[in-house]
Amino acid sequence: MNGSVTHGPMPFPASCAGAPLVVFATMLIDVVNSRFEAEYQRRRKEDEARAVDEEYDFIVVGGGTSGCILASRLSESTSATVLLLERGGTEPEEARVPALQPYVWRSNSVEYPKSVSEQQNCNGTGCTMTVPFVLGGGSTLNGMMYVRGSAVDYDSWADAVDDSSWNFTNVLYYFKRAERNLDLPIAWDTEYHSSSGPQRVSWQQYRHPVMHRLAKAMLHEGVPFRLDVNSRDQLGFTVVQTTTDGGERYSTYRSYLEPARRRSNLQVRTYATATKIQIERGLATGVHYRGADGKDHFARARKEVVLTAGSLYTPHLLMLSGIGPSKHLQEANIPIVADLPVGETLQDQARATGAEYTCRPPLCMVDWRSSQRDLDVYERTRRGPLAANGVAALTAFFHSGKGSQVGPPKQPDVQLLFFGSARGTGERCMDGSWRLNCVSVVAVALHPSSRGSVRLNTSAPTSAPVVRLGYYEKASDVDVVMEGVRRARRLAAPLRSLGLELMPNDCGGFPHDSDEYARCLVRTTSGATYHWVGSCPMGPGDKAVVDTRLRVHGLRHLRVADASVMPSLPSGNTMAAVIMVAEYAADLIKKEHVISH
Ligand SMILES: Cc1cc2nc3c(=O)[nH]c(=O)nc-3n(C[C@H](O)[C@H](O)[C@H](O)COP(=O)(O)OP(=O)(O)OC[C@H]3O[C@@H](n4cnc5c(N)ncnc54)[C@H](O)[C@@H]3O)c2cc1C
Repeated sequence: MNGSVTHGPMPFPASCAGAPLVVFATMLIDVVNSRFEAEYQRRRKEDEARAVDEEYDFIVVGGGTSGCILASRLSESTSATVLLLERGGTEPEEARVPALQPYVWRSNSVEYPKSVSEQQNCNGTGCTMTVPFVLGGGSTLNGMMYVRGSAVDYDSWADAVDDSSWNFTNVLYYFKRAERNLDLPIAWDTEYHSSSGPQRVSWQQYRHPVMHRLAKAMLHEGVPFRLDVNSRDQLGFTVVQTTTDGGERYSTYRSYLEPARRRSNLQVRTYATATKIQIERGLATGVHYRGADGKDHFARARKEVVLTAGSLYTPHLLMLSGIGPSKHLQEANIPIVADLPVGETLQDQARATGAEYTCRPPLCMVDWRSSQRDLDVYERTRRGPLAANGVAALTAFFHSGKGSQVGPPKQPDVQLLFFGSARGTGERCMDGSWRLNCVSVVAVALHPSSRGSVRLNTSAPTSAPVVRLGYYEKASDVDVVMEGVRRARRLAAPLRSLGLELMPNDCGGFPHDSDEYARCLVRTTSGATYHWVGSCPMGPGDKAVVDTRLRVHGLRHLRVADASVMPSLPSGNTMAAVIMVAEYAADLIKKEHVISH
């Protein structure tokens, strides 16, 4: 590598060397990284050749889930010029194969910083965070689960920010505007769904046979089946729709930005890292960024700068630009432009692995010959195990009634996620393999009360932000996840009769039906969920960073339009809500600047 990336790929454990799947994955990662390298070298030459500062109507910073939508929507009218700055490269083709997600994660499309170590989570060592570094952002790398959350979530947003335009009835318009729902049994319900938006949403065609056993076990335990968790009711288990079509992933890059890239009024600049927003007399006038040539460049914004660098990097960039808590900025020697609570209320959903179940042949085959056959089937037909991400489309939502944030009975507060892996002789070489013989059931607290933070490293502010995730700081969040852990373990008896065995885990030596045991599992198996939101929340008060039209308080021509503006977490995975926020933000900006739709 010739300095193109700020981080190296994630290696496999040395003990896995030589395993055929690991050899295959290593080659795949090399292919992805060499394509990034070629793009970087092209970009470097372009940057070196560009001497003058540029000027656009809009500059969108961060080409992730939200940024791709904003850049595409704002450039729909030829009367507006748009520059999109993204620090990573273009979405690799391999990311479009659903089952290759865990391998693409190990390429240079992701960085893996550690959060601040906290005694109560991630075994006190700091959590490893998977942070997107590629056009498409999370939507290019994530589990593709399309979950909107419940109506109550958005009605509570509207109450909290005192603006009814964010209630469910109103935001449903934007959920629908984005959606191209491809499954008739769901799409027919046009009150909740649409088939004409850019974002493809569908069921994965391949379902691992283990999913049927897990579903049977949940029915046995009285958990109702819910066909569509994105309409009236969310409680129960489901096979969730994903951002896929025809066996391939559709990120927001592919759905929105790629078709727009040929527009002459849109510039997409990869390997361009924004370093500071230029503010002149309270007005955002442009963005300083480091190009692929390693030099500083400046682009002027005639109308607006829109930040979509995600919940960790949007607050980082604001603080580098002098917008943040004044005391903290002083510590970092950064001149204060606006004293705002940037980065103070980071939220993520605490999780813990409640149970792991093993599955034997012939139901679960993890041999390399079968895997090769799958590759061949996928190559020819876009079907088979590679067209799905294991068993992850199966999920369940519960209302535990525990914890301090007890919402109305219709609002879930616990989600169960199911992840497959292939285990060899006790070694976890192939987590996330498309062939699996182990299923982990992960319990997630959807509405935790604990909060984290994003801060500058005061001795080296331009280096990576200091992230404290805060999971389990409030004891009530432990109670909620413990309830999820119990539900994950209740599946043991019905699953045994269906051929799946609970893996032994003598956590702390406590009796397995005791609270101490569930608490021990929570303590020892927690990890990051990557659903971080709320680091620049919207609202009218002094706890908010942006107003309900997403404009940074006290400044002009500066907006935030990504996961960081959410006042609270939705009841589920966060991508669908980010897509909705981006669609709404595009409308707000177009209306304010009188740009045609
Ligand atoms: C591993 C993983 C799995 C997930 N699984 C799911 C799932 O199955 N379903 C679901 O609903 N949600 C899931 N999520 C969450 C979802 O992907 C995120 O909520 C969503 O992507 C956030 O969108 P965003 O636009 O706010 O930020 P991102 O998508 O993270 O985009 C931020 C972008 O900004 C760029 N950037 C950052 N700093 C700068 C800078 N200074 N200059 C230029 N560019 C910059 C980054 O490279 C990135 O491309 C997952 C997330 C992860 C990480």
